[in-house]
Amino acid sequence: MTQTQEQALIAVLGTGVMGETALTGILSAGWDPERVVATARRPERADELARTHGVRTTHDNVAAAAEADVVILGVKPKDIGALTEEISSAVRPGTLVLTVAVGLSCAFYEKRLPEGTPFVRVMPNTPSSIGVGVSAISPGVAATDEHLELVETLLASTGLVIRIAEKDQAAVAALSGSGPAYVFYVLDALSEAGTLMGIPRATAAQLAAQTVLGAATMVQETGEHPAILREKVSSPGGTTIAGLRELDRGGVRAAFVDALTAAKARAGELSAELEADV
Ligand SMILES: NC(=O)C1=CN([C@@H]2O[C@H](COP(=O)(O)OP(=O)(O)OC[C@H]3O[C@@H](n4cnc5c(N)ncnc54)[C@H](OP(=O)(O)O)[C@@H]3O)[C@@H](O)[C@H]2O)C=CC1
Ligand SMILES: O=C(O)[C@@H]1CCC=N1
Repeated sequence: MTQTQEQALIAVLGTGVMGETALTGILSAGWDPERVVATARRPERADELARTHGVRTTHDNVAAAAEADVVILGVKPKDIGALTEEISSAVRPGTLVLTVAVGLSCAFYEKRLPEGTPFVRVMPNTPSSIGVGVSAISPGVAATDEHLELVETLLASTGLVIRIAEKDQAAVAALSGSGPAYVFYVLDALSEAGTLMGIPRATAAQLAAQTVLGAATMVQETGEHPAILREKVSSPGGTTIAGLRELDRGGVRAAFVDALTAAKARAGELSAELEADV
């Protein structure tokens, strides 16, 4: 972290699930809590954030944006337009603005922020809150390599940070942004199947979670394609191949493709609904 970065004042505007995840990551990266301000609409939420993280809190988005060197927009897509317009006149030249919202383009924000404002889109996921997430970042027109490096530094302790082209943001949101929900769905199904077969409920959940963790770790550590690793589990004439046949019969692979396609399409719909006038 450079001296300038250490001194940067960061404002998280709208500190819900993802705003708090960003906040946690920034503090784990070593930021001084006194250099971080979080906004919340409800006083009890502000108190909770102050108590948990030791940061300053306020309900005043404009005041927080005015003093910040980095502004992180953490609200839902439907609230982004109003929030961006609310803070626009308070954003100082050179302030880096980030969003974690799905769907909306850099151009949408750039139109509402002062001309030349460096802007970066970030698509994180919930495992970022425990340091094993992945965030995909894409720069707007005025964001430089230095801005992207600052974002990488800010998010370093939330997990992997990768740079992607903005055109891929919706697909990435469908894969890694929503992905934890699909994996939780699979874990729930595996646990339920184990329970049905008589394994104690807690043990079934533990077996399922450790199996998913182990399989994902194997992909990362061996660098092998999941299809190859899947084959290595599937002995000819054995038990696994009998199970996989049922997944194919149930159309599970196609259902995953459909799920991601639907999630990506929904990002497109949100963009069309909210960006009608850009
Ligand atoms: N959840 C996820 O897995 C992911 C979410 N995202 C994106 O993150 C963004 C936030 O989602 P998420 O964290 O799940 O949603 P949350 O509802 O948890 O967080 C949004 C927060 O913004 C607050 N808020 C709304 N308007 C204002 C305002 N004007 N001033 C101050 N605070 C405000 C809400 O307050 P209140 O509590 O009072 O309603 C709430 O705490 C979305 O744009 C989403 O697309 C991206 C990747 C993954
Ligand atoms: O469901 C959503 O809209 C958000 C975006 C990606 C994950 N959650």
